[in-house]
Amino acid sequence: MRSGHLPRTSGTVTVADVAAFLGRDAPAGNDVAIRDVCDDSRALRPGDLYLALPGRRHHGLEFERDAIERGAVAVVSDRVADHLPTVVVPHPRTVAGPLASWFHGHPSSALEVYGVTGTNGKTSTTHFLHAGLQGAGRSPGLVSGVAISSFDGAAERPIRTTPEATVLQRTLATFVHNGCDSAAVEVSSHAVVEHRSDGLDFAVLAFTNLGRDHLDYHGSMENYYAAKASLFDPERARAAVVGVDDEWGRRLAAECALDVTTVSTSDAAADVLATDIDCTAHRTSFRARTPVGSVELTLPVLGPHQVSNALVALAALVAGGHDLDAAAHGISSVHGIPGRLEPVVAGQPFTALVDYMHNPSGQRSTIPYLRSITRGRLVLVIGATGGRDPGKRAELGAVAGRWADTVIVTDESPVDDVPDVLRGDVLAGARTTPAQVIEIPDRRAAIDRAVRGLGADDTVVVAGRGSDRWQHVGSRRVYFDDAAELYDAIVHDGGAPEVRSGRP
Ligand SMILES: CC(=O)N[C@H]1[C@@H](OP(=O)(O)OP(=O)(O)OC[C@H]2O[C@@H](n3ccc(=O)[nH]c3=O)[C@H](O)[C@@H]2O)O[C@H](CO)[C@@H](O)[C@@H]1O[C@H](C)C(=O)N[C@@H](C)C(=O)N[C@H](CCC(=O)O)C(=O)O
Ligand SMILES: Nc1ncnc2c1ncn2[C@@H]1O[C@H](COP(=O)(O)OP(=O)(O)OP(=O)(O)O)[C@@H](O)[C@H]1O
Repeated sequence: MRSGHLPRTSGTVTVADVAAFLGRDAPAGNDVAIRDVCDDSRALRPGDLYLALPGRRHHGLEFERDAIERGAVAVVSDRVADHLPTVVVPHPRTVAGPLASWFHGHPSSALEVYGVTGTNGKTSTTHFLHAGLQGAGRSPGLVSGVAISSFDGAAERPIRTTPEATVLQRTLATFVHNGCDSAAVEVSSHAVVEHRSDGLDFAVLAFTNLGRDHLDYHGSMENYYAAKASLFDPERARAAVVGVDDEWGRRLAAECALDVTTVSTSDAAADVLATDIDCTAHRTSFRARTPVGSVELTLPVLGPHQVSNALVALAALVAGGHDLDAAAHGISSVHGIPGRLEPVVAGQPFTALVDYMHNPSGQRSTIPYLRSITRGRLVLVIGATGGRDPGKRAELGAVAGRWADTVIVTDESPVDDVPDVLRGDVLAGARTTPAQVIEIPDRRAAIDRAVRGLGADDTVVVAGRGSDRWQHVGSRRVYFDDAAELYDAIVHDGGAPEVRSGRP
């Protein structure tokens, strides 16, 4: 449902207004005013409307008592609550986005919203877009998997890649309130299927690429593609930018009903093309040829995949009508992106990086580059997160072992899976390669081992978690920051502690 055309009538919203908006009967007690819309009893505040959603493990109505104790005044759900006045709708999740958008005055219509989806590169591209919008003189907000922030820099760490619809709409409303005029928003495929992105009006939607991931959730690549492709609808966006360096992007560009700008690092027929690509151990540069001219970019981030991501961001900004040179200048001024080939500097002679590669296509774009900048030994610390597509685990090991000298297989976040099984699957793949393969379950011990004895020409990469600060072990959450741990391991191994990277 496109949200911009359903005006809210008054400043105060009552239960009756909500029922009218949803086209449903108003319950008794319908003149109560609503403070906000919230879909989690644990986050409710007095005066809130509780959107009680059916889930995989629970139905939100199981938490009605909690909701009442926290001050909820009414419920929207698919059946009548025991105590609170209820507006009944057949599919509450599908109304979450439009309802929250309407409640908050359609914030995405007041902002120029750039959405980014794809298997890999969403976070990076979203950060490039944010920087590019600033370069173009705009005041953007940012909703990415690593940070949610207004243009003033105040940031919070998100719980997931794309927040629930009610949180997302509230966040955009806060952006409007704080003076933002635009936003860069990361959109996961889960968010699309779970209707978190419903009710958003996108100025431009960007697709980076598609590769094997999340098949535990989507079931097949075809379903995974369909989830992403369903976003690219004239009801949701005004224009599209599509990376066409894989078959899925080429298909989307052909099938999409929006105005499409195609983007490539190799196909001269694409609308926007990167040439003169140069990826060193310290920076990344390329020339972008676009329909409105050419421009050179030098980025303070590492790896050829960032060329694709920056190019998609640049193409989206051009599609949005921004000046090419200003957008390129902004993108080139991006601060490092946390956990994306992020250098850790502790005075050591070798290169040490933390990266979020967690699927084979991400590895294939990243590890050959790491090999190319490493004259000596390439040591990779890898693992597999639990609760995710088991079919990719052996391939993770095999791709790592194909390029690295040493692969250390350790635990990431096992969640509810058995750590030995997760490691066993990754090890099975790694052991099909000529690399030295070492199993060290404890992640801290694995990182300590990885840095031991490295010299000036060597590179160590701690992969798989990026800037995530928490390991999930069963229902326990354990604080573990890969960059800080890598820093400490280097120092303990003899690096010079007086030179410290920004983050740890
Ligand atoms: C698949 C999916 O989107 N699941 C989300 C969904 O879970 P669910 O429907 O099973 O919820 P449930 O636990 O059964 O609870 C039902 C309802 O009761 C509510 N509840 C529950 C407990 C309580 O005490 N009070 C309460 O109100 C919940 O808020 C929920 O609305 O609703 C929950 C509450 O909002 C989410 O936490 C949960 O995301 C889980 C944590 C998740 O792991 N999602 C992953 C798959 C995900 O979305 N990942 C993508 C990124 C992927 C990537 O790019 O790598 C993302 O966008 O983050
Ligand atoms: N354009 C790309 N092509 C292939 N791999 C990429 C690309 N961009 C990033 N990667 C790899 O994917 C990892 C994650 O990058 P990024 O966080 O930007 O993507 P993402 O789509 O947001 O990931 P996720 O949705 O899983 O959070 C990087 O650390 C890198 O290894």
